[in-house]
Amino acid sequence: MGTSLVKFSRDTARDVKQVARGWRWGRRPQVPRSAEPYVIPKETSVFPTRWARTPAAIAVREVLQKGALNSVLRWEVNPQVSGLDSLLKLNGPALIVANHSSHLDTPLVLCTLPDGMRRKTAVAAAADYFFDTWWRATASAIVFNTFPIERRGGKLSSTPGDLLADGWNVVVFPEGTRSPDGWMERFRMGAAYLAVEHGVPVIPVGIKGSFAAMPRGRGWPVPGRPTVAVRYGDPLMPAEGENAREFAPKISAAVSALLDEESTTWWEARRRVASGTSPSQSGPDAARWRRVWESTAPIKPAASKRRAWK
Ligand SMILES: CCCCCCCCCCCCCCCC(=O)OC[C@@H](O)COP(=O)(O)O
Repeated sequence: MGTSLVKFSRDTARDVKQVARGWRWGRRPQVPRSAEPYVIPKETSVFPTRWARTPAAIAVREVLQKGALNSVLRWEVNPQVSGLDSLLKLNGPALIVANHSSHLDTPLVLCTLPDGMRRKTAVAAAADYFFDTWWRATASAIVFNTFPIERRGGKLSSTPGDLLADGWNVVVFPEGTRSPDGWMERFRMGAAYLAVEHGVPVIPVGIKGSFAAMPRGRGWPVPGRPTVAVRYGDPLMPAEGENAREFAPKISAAVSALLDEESTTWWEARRRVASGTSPSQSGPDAARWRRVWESTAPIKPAASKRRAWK
């Protein structure tokens, strides 16, 4: 009994001493004098691209796109474009929505659009990737008429809406990133949201072969002038009262159908759409090498001489 009381008081004394040692008696500030105040970082520095749509910039871009980009692209790859007649059904600005697996995709879309439409087309580009340095931002804005968008969620900027209202077509890659293996990935909601919000049609585009021609990690197309297919589809318009969540799957289905059409025929792809048996364009559930192997099957270039009559 006596010993436990002694032990108790000894323990208590030690505890009190320990607390006293840690006690801030003088109440001096705990922050070192060298510390600097914490400033909350600014949201994102928005790079202005309005200048890229002034008449002077448009004139420079025309020279760059027609004189350089188009020639270099067609020298390095063989773009095979189909479905351009679908664009005749437009009578105002549209969202041009394509699958994305290569840096070639933007030049391919721009260089296959009819000139009049190309001149009036802007491209939504990842802010973190294309707008990370001033020179990359300036170059992509002047050549491709890009404007920055945040791809990791967040608030959708007002730029695409303003551009559509100003009569610009806007290219969007709803996957948000280049496909790692050439197969189509999940589409995000942004494009559907813009179409619904601004009542503009979506032109679906299926691009096949750009992964094989210049996958992620390559800075220049592979040698051999590979054929790359760009297939435009009929405009899709959100139905009366339809919301983005309902409209979004129709956009990805349309791009999938175009890719299916590219690997089969128009007739077969149409029949599969009608019967709801369009194959998924997300590729086989297999090892990476097999997925890449299947997605990079060479595209047969169309016969150079098309004959209507045998
Ligand atoms: C033969 C010609 C070769 C020309 C190379 C052209 C360089 C392409 C510049 C395209 C500028 C616009 C691209 C907008 C689309 C976009 O922003 O997609 C994101 C990805 O891309 C990059 O992110 P990630 O795939 O995640 O690395």
